[in-house]
Amino acid sequence: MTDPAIADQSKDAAATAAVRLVEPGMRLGLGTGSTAAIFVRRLAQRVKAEGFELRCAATSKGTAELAGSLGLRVEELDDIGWLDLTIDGADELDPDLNLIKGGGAAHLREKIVATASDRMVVIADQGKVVNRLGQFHLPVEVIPFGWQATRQLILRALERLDLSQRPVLLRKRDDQPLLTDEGNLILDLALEEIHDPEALAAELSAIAGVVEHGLFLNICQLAIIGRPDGSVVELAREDFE
Ligand SMILES: O=C[C@H](O)[C@H](O)[C@H](O)COP(=O)(O)O
Repeated sequence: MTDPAIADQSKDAAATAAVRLVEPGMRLGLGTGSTAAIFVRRLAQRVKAEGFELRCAATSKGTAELAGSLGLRVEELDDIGWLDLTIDGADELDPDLNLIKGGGAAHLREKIVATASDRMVVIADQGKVVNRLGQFHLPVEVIPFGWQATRQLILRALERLDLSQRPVLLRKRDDQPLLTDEGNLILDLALEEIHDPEALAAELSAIAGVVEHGLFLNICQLAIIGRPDGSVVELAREDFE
């Protein structure tokens, strides 16, 4: 079916392949972003055509609204309890299936949903695959209270890792600070190359004002990479069933 909202062939190929992983009755996590939105549209088409039941938890208000408007049953994660599968996009992924996420400022809820799932599958176009994470900026969600002190602590943590970039407060087009769905701020780190993602993740997580960073390490089990010709390539971890 032609849908004007699904214009990107690579993303659509990945999203369409991921829809085939969904089984009737599943408890499903829905990601955020343009690729996840295509997945939601393709999923809704399949559910409408086949008429089966699903229980969905969304990773953002935007995704919840889209899924609900397309007739999918969206519930609070706590009402569902645990999820069988989460399908989400990514900003970058490396050969070990470690990710940078949060380009749409949704990584906090995305990480909560992904880690409350038996399996997490990433869908992405091939431009997202990198040898080493870091070319895409790394978002760090911080509490508004004392955020400038938190920024200082992040800067010191980066210096300990020989990363000297200054965290930048993410702003909207009107120059006001962007607030996440949880009412927090985002500090963006333009790092270029992250040589030790585990060390960086540990440093960031140890700072009191940091709510969550966009490094998703050892969370994703399968990546479905879409190509412009409509084909897909799968990268799987050994523990993917
Ligand atoms: O916060 C946003 C999410 O992490 C997205 O999944 C990520 O930014 C990828 O989005 P897109 O599919 O639009 O590139």
